[in-house]
Amino acid sequence: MQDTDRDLLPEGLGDRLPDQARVAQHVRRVGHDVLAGHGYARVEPPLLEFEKSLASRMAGVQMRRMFRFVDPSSLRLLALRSDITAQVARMAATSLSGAARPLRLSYSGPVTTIKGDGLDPSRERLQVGAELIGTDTVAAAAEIVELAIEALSAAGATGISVDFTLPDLVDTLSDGPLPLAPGYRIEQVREMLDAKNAGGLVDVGGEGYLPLLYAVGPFESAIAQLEAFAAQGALDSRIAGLREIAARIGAKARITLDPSERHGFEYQSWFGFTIYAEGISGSLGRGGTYRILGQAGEEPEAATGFSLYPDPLIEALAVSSPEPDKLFLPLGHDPQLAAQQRAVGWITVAALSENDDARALGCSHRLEGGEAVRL
Ligand SMILES: N[C@@H](Cc1c[nH]c[nH+]1)C(=O)O
Repeated sequence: MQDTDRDLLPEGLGDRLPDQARVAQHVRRVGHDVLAGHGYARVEPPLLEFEKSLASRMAGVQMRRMFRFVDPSSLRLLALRSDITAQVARMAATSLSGAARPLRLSYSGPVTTIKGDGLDPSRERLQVGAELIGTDTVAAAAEIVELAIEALSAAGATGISVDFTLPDLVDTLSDGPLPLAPGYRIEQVREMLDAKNAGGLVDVGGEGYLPLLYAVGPFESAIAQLEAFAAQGALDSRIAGLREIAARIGAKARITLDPSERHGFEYQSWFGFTIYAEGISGSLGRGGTYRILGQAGEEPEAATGFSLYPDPLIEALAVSSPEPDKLFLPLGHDPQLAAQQRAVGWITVAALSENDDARALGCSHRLEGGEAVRL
């Protein structure tokens, strides 16, 4: 019987071929250059760790999205990381608990989930991000949003837009000025807000929340709507915070507001954002403020951060960016001359036999008498 499955990859997993791998490496490198330039020190957590440590640092992390299995060696449950932020939080709370705050850390690497997200079937994605630990102020949030924009534009994204949200908005309102009548559940109100279902919202007792459905769209008009709705003051500091962050971003990105958007915000607190670029369908990243839980009895630590998921950008750039020039080194070339060419930036491809064809091997130039001559 023929084994037709032998070389298939599981659904949602794929190879990066040379063009994609080259662009992915570039995106990762320029991303890290930007983050390092702003004082974010790179850390490299492992691909997998004990399930418990990935799940226990932030309220809301969903274990059921992660690949999990028993470690044959410790017989304990391990999980493949689905979000490096949780690992950075663990480091901040343990090995780096004594480091000065605010602590600026950056990271990148693959993350996996059992199921793709919405329309995107991928189960492995590159994550590149930064966490600012010890603070979740407006100043911290503004630094993080600006950094996400800068890293993404350095990577080659254009026409960047940022959608702000207030992840804990419904909790704040239901605990304060907009309590639900007995018999109604806040979870249902959230679901109707997610579905942007006005009729449903009224049916589940969330009539008071209706204005949130309309405080959506370009930042200035949407925030004015939110302001009008929140006249009783419960949202004053949040609204002022959003305005300040928007002012810091200025013309660097188009800003929109969707105050009750929750998709993908598992653990973010008062502030969240999603980032997009022109010509790329779906979002390229997300971030916001959150709390890192410590040992029992310890106060949680405030933090702010972002994660980019640049795969769709990598795909687009791989199609449009030309291969770099390459210098063919014919048989019998002087290795010293070749080394000099590499030292000034050339990529060289050395012939191994008379049959090697410079053009077919993607070379643009050929080394002749110490000179790079265009083919
Ligand atoms: N890790 C989060 C984004 C984030 C980073 N820091 C805070 N929030 C995500 O991927 O959705």
